[in-house]
Amino acid sequence: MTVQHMPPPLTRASSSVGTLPGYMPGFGNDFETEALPGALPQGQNSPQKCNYGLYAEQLSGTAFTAPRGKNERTWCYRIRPSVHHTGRFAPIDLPYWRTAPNILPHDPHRRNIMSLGQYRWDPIPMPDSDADLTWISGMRTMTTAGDVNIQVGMASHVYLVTRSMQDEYFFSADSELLVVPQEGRLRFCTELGIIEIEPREIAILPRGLVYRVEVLDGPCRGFVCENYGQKFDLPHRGPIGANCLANPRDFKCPLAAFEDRETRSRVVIKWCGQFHETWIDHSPLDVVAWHGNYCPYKYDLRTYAPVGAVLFDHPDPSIFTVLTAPSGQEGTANIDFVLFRERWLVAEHSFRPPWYHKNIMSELMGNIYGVYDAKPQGFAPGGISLHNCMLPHGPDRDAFEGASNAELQPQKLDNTMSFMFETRFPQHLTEFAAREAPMQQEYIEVWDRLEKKFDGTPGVK
Ligand SMILES: O=C(O)Cc1cc(O)ccc1O
Ligand SMILES: [Fe+2]
Repeated sequence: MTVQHMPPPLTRASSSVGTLPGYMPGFGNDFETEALPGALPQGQNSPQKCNYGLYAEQLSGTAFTAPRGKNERTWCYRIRPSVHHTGRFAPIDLPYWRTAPNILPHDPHRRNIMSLGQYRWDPIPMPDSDADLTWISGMRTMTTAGDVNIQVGMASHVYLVTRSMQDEYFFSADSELLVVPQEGRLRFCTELGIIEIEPREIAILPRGLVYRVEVLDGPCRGFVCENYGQKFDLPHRGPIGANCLANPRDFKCPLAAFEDRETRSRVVIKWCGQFHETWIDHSPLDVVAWHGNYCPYKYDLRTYAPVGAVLFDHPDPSIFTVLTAPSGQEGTANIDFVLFRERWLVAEHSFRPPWYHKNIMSELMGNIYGVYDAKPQGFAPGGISLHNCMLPHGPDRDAFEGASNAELQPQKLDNTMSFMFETRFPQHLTEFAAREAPMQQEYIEVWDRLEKKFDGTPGVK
């Protein structure tokens, strides 16, 4: 067998909008794209014989009977049907990629190790460039919530990737993946086309989609939110109206691209938290044309138009929601993906940073770059914090004193991009998060120096 180090480029659809890889704009549109002319049937989904000898296959992302507007499926016209892209599955072990339920035993005798608390981690160190870490072996789960078996909840991960997958492919039957790069550039060669992302962009990879991940510029580090539940959607804007926040046209889905490559290849599947491998003799990225609304996409976080306080007070952070994955209970997300980016602060006679609070939802935050206003120190780019269900948190002492005494001029909050994965389910630490990742043991001391100012006498202190 010859080992191919650099797979030949995928054959791509011609792009009318710019240079390759090409994308189509829109969120949840009914897209259509073909990498060879005439590969896409017109007027029907399942012709008796497809052009080019292709097989027609449907990929269903929602139940067949999901209501119109929520129903998602894509028709693929491919060299071989997917049944040829898996063989017999054999279980494999990926101890760092955990799945809910994954609840560490409660051990009251080992205080300081797993005691309940507000947590923060320094950035997980970047891997050496000679470390052998792929998208699969480099995934490090920090938290899990809910239960994959009932398609409820989520997991948060940090990925460390140094090496492209070669003749190796992956798909998750468990989840949709939201990818938030923090260092390095990645290319996702998927069944439905190619997506390249770098820090300040995100990608969404739907459940069931087969792909290979290549390093464009490494080593790479970033965050992943694994969504076991209903797909991410755009939030309703309510009284905000028809514009701002994330606008649909800024989402980009790839043009069709395929490989006709006969090499021995490994396909890894994640299924109910188990990993299995299977071996095939060709590339599974063989979709020549497709149409539908179930597809991967990317989004540039710099196109997010934040809306906020223009006179006084601090709205709830839900005002910064980019994407929301509903849970079935109205207004109560399985996951909200929330973005804290550059913006103007103009509120009068107001405390401008996040207020102190306790929240029924569980908040995992990551810093992409810069400084987060509630935590001027200690929450570094690449760092993570976790404020779980009903655990109190808020600005550290310096942020509180600074913001309480600041002269309230219009102020540009610059050089800042952090995000939150907020879920209605409590997030449980993995062994890795509790024992291997660089947890800041002193984190809760950031609130120690907050003074009691109350002395029973009226007036502003
Ligand atoms: O905890 C955090 O820093 C996130 C957050 C930000 C904000 O502006 C209001 C509430 C909130 O939870
Ligand atoms: Fe919070």
